[in-house]
Amino acid sequence: MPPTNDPGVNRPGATVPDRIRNFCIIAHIDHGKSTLADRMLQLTEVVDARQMRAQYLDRMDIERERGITIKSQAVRMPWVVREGDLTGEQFVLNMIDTPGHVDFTYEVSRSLAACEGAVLLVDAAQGIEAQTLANLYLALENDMTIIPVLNKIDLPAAQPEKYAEELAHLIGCDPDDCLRVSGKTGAGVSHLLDEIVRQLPTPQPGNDGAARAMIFDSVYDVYRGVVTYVRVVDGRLGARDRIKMMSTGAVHELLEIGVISPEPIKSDGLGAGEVGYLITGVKDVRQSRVGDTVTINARPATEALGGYKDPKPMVYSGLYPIDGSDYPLLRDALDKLKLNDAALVYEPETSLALGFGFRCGFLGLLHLEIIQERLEREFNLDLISTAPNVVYRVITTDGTEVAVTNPSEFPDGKTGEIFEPTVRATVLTPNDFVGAVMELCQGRRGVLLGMDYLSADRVELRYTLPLGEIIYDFFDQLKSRTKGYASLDYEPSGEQASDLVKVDILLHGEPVDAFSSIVHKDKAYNYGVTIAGKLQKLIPRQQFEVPIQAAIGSRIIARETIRAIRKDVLAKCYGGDISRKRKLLEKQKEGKKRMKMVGRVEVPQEAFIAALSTSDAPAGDKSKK
Ligand SMILES: Nc1nc2c(ncn2[C@@H]2O[C@H](COP(=O)(O)OP(=O)(O)OP(=O)(O)O)[C@@H](O)[C@H]2O)c(=O)[nH]1
Repeated sequence: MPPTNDPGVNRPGATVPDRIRNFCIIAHIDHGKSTLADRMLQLTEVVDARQMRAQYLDRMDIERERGITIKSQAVRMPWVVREGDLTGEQFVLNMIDTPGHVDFTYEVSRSLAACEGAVLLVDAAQGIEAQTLANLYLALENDMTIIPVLNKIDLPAAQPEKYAEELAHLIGCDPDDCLRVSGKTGAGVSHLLDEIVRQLPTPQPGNDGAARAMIFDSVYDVYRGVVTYVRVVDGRLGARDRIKMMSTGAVHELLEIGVISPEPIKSDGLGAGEVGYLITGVKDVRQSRVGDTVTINARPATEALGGYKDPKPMVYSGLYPIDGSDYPLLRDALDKLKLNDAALVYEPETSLALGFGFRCGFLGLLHLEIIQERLEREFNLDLISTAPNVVYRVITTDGTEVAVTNPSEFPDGKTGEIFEPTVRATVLTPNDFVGAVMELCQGRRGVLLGMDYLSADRVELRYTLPLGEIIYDFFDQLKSRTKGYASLDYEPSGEQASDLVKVDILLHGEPVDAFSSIVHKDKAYNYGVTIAGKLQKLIPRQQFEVPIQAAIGSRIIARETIRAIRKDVLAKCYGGDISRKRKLLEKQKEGKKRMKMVGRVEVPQEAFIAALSTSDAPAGDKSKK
């Protein structure tokens, strides 16, 4: 134990709990969390100006390129209070950066469980948005102390007074209690750090001293194996302890323990209230499960920590290697990604059209795109993903119950009742677009639950919607109909019985299981016509004529035809420049690599997702959501 007059602020593992403040920053997407986190790293001198780069904590390339935070990160920052009664006192601030996109709410919920308080960040030029509310509710459910903060006050369009009123009204505080900062210029950030020390409760370890730490993140590192991020709640984990995972009872040797500041710093342990990492040499990703409780084998705690919400996949899609021999590589890659991602689930499946692959469960479409991109980029795999779908519960005519995660498993002709998952969606929109939003939601079989004015020009609409209706392009449609002003958040809200049918797509007379889709009966005809039309544009001409048909059971509901002839890429290339011709031919060859033979027909990768998104925009649109 450290001496009581030494708070151990500079000695990770020996810091007394009342010198520790654990917080996270929660906000709507783009309201500036990562930028604010950067300023905090600089002000606390954890990163010096020379090393500083934008969005320091977003380590993955894909995060930087898309400008979004996918994984939470925890950083330890020493802070000496600059103003007020505690001036000159030293503290340790553990900051956990959280992602903001709807798909990643589970990451937020995990991070929250590791903190006592949250900085609720609101863009002073935008005001409260749907995820501001969703995150706030999550934080309140966790009994966290909230510090309301308006960000981007440097912007000419900022209206801090107006939005302070809104924010104060929402959380029931005084508008003057809302702090004002600019993550960009750094204005107000030092005051915010002081207020974090002042307002947030200190960690409260239990009395009996048995060690308990919650795993809130787990990453696979090629060189070090599994790196597990924990928040120690009670007791202490020592560097020489053997630790035990409470859910499985598995015991591991600790190879290393320490804190991140912002690079890993080894320590001789982690005390109550501290946040840090463990390395155990575990290679199997499933042995270090997020949400699990770590204790010491020699003196184990009797009860695991609760309060963790297991992420549940909402959207399923098949992933297939374009080259069938890559199948084992794909399996290994999924095993590795699974460690980073408690929400990713997968099981092997076979498709007549695509061969061996995996049916994977994701939190949402962005999550799917990110996993697919990581598989391709980090593991060098060429993949085809089938159209995403939700899970249906089907009661067949003989009374058995089937969970359909793949439309091709839909028990055609034997269905009794069919249930589809629904969500409770909250849309925040300026007054002018209420009509457009309602039209969109009704078109997607939405049922209006209620409508409230948050202020004179901002409306909150609450709908129950079938999840299957919003997974493709709902968000894009919402944005385009409201000029980008509306925001959306949703949470699962059970299921409903619906009149659903399976629409099959036949290429050259053969059904392509990867294109099958389950849709509402009233929409089946339109759906069939649209898909057939889209595939006709997406699939290049072949050496022979290819009919595309949409069918419900044996009934054909739509037909298009792709005329024969190879596309002549040289048609427009007059004259004799051979190098240009070669380039064009090579480009065509390149394109062919991304094709999949389906029966006798070559189908490009894009067709598998793009055809099934109901908008005209490609579903693989990589734009930020
Ligand atoms: N003018 C101004 N711009 C800011 C400020 N803070 C952030 N921005 C800009 O706002 C945009 C979003 O900032 P981020 O820090 O990436 O937002 P985020 O909330 O972390 O976004 P996600 O990680 O995707 O959830 C970036 O273009 C920033 O440059 C600020 O205080 N003033």
